[in-house]
Amino acid sequence: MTRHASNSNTVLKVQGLGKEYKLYASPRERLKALVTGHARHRSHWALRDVSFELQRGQCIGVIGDNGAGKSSLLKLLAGTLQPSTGTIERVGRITAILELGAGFHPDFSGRDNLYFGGSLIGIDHAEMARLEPGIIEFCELGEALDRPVKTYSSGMAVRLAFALVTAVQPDVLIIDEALAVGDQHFQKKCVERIMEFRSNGCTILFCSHSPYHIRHLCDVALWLKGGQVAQFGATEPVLAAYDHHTRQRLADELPVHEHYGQEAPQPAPAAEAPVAAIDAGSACILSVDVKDLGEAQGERPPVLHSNDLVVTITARGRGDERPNIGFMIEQSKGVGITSLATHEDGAAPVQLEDGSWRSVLTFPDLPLHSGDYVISAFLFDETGLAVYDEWFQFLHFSFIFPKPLPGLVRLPHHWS
Ligand SMILES: Nc1ncnc2c1ncn2[C@@H]1O[C@H](COP(=O)(O)OP(=O)(O)OP(=O)(O)O)[C@@H](O)[C@H]1O
Repeated sequence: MTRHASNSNTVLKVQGLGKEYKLYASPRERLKALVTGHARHRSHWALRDVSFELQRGQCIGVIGDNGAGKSSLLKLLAGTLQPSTGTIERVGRITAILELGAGFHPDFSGRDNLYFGGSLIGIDHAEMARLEPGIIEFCELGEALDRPVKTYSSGMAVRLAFALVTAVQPDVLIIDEALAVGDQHFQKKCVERIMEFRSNGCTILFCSHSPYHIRHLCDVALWLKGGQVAQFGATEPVLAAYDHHTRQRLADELPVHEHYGQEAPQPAPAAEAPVAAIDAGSACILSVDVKDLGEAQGERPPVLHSNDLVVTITARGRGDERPNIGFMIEQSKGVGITSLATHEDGAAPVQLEDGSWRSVLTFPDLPLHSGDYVISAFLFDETGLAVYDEWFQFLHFSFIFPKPLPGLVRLPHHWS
């Protein structure tokens, strides 16, 4: 049931929302149920008793494990699914960026699809004629706009869809993982448009597997667990609780000896060539050098011959923009130790004479115990919201601490 929210500042009020999916043993069973009216199904509640309220201008991040009910919630709020129980009260225009491009007609041209798709989201012919130049400029499809959409790559369809659904600023914008689509140039444009809506007071609901994006975009977060609200409130405490839950779940999946950094000796993985998801000519990581690694002696994995870990990361940026650089270190088997980024630390890469960017990250007196470690490097845009490039787990190394003690790190401490 959909009503209009009463309080002038409340744009969305969800009460006791539930969604039941009926699961049939076969399509035949489903048909039989439709014809005979007998409920021959198993019932699966994807959401149960979900309640929360959003104020104008708030940005909410929805997090949760796979299958927790995030997409179902977003579809209910967007009105593309009907609730089984509960109410949704909303104010003004709601735009949803879900399954981008799914609603296009494959035989129509991109331009015709703007009018066709626009009519589905409440933009009439006259308004679309006014909006068309802006949409065309944003999606940068050029002549392809007059070709049938079935000839488009998925990236092109996504560009058209995003440009269309965000052509008019809504009161509430619902986004399902949309920041993960498209090439880096377009990703950046999407982030900028979303941020612009946000600063104009648009309420944003944003579903993501990335706590990173949620932390940077959202004032409040909703953690869904098994279809129910596990926590709702200020972003940081909710993310912290979710992080704790995720770590516990991962720890439960790992054999006991790995909890303590004492894994059995493994054949050392060779340092892999970086896999960079980038377009030629665009921003990318150029090199990552670790000082005093014993690669020359043929050690596998190379051993760090220093008490300090000093990493130099060099990257190519985009245009005049000052990018940000990130770094992560984990135990070889993927137990995270720390992750950092220049923008998180109020630092910035330095520009070199040839226009590239460089950061040198130093961990003095590396406080780790002996073990095998793996590092990753990241390149972000100026805001830290778009990821331009990543060299994920690309370099393994061993570190030998002279005093063999159990545990993972040496924490700063004192005795009294
Ligand atoms: N059309 C459907 N019919 C039956 N069950 C469904 C349907 N859509 C989703 N489900 C089930 O409902 C639960 C919630 O699914 P949903 O897609 O909302 O979760 P999610 O949190 O978005 O997951 P993910 O992060 O993997 O996308 C899951 O158990 C899923 O299998």
